[in-house]
Amino acid sequence: MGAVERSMSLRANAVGCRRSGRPILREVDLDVPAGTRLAIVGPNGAGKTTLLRTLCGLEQPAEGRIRLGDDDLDRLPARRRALSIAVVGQDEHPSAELTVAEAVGLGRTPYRSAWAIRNSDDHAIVRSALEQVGLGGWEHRSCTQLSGGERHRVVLARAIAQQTPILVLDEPTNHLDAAWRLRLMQVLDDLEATVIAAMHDLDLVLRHFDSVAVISDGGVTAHGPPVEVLTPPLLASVFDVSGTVVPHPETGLPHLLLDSPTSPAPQVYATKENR
Ligand SMILES: Nc1ncnc2c1ncn2[C@@H]1O[C@H](COP(=O)(O)OP(=O)(O)OP(=O)(O)O)[C@@H](O)[C@H]1O
Repeated sequence: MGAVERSMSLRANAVGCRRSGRPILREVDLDVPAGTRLAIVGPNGAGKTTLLRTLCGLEQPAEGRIRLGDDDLDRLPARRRALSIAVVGQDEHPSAELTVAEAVGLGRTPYRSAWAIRNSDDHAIVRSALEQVGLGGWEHRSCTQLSGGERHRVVLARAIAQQTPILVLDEPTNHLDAAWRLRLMQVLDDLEATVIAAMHDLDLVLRHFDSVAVISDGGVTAHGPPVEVLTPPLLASVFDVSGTVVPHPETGLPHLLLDSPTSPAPQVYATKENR
């Protein structure tokens, strides 16, 4: 394995995930071939973030094995791990005291020796990552002067600048407007890296991911190509919505039409305990 690899496979074998000691997921098997895109979907609280954190080593698996290429994740030294996987959390913000260039430049940290300063390659990579997220020329702005969507694009640019063969993104379209949701998908389409992303927008999953893993009931309940997995019965049983996939009248590409929830929202009654 080396930093020059553009994409890398990730395999999870019988992985169990816990949060604060509590079991969340069991027997998770995933095979993400190098250079492909996997979407992790499921209702709120199903365990998508927990799974992503486990797959990138931020949480220890309770059981099972995770392999990046030919290596066991738990045996990779921290620097090799940072050269292999870039991670963007669900609500991550760049540090307020940094400029945009400094925040994105953090993605270059694993490439530097302890005392080295940033070189001209790093500057060019940071500039290019900022251009990919539409923030070209924003290098000297303070991160305090950004909107929520702009801050999110800075964090995505940091992950792009890290130039890792695997990108793990937790709800990458959060905070983005309609055009930037679509543009971000195009940016991910164009990367050679393997992409694993938790997604709530199932419509984008249909057209921009090679496969989808559905998390519910404490495990992976379906896994495969999005058009084969996101069927009306699955949408009803897992997501509690009635919906169907139709071809776009001009492009023929699949789009998801969501109609209505299949059951009313659960009522929360005031009790002595929650009043
Ligand atoms: N630090 C924690 N300690 C204990 N339990 C946690 C912790 N973080 C999350 N959980 C619980 O673990 C379960 C899975 O949470 P997780 O954040 O992985 O779900 P998710 O599928 O990403 O949800 P969402 O779509 O709402 O972001 C939930 O029941 C949640 O309440």
